[in-house]
Amino acid sequence: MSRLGVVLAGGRSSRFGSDKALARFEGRTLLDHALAALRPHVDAVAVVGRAAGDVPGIADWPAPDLGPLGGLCGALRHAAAEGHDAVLSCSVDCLDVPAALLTTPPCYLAAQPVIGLWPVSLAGALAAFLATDPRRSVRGFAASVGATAVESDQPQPNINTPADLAALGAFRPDAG
Ligand SMILES: Nc1nc2c(ncn2[C@@H]2O[C@H](COP(=O)(O)OP(=O)(O)OP(=O)(O)O)[C@@H](O)[C@H]2O)c(=O)[nH]1
Repeated sequence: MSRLGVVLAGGRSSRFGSDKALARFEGRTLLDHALAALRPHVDAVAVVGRAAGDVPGIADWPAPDLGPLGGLCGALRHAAAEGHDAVLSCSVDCLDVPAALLTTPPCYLAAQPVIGLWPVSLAGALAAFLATDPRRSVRGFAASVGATAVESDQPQPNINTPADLAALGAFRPDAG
């Protein structure tokens, strides 16, 4: 199965107060950490919702600022056009993709549903969901397509504020 790995990297970072994707941790940006987390599991990587240097950028669809699902919809359409079978998505605050997620799509991490594995065939269903569900909830979409919620022992960071970033070291696997 050919997978495109995408970092969903749009949004407003309003709680963080500055561009969260470019915040630094252990000497590199969160966006770079997220790309590194995806690479072992995918055939190619891209960033959705912004340009990102050497890494291909994908536009949200059908419009920007619809939240993570607008990014995922753009990614699914792009991945289908490029001949991939599935999209492995993550947020900018992802340091690692648990192996438990790499099963049969569609599935997502129960604790962090933007981290998920989605067949490209869901692009149409997601576009329809975006057109009809005003909340544009990732969990709501996942439930609507019968996606499996995957549990993982590995804690996932959820960085919304600078204080969350300051606590990020605790999520390193070798952290005491
Ligand atoms: N492509 C894309 N990604 C998004 C969009 N909104 C949020 N994201 C990404 O989805 C993930 C989760 O986003 P949140 O932290 O909930 O939202 P946010 O807009 O970044 O932050 P807040 O303004 O504080 O809610 C992050 O990786 C964001 O970069 C969007 O409209 N398009």
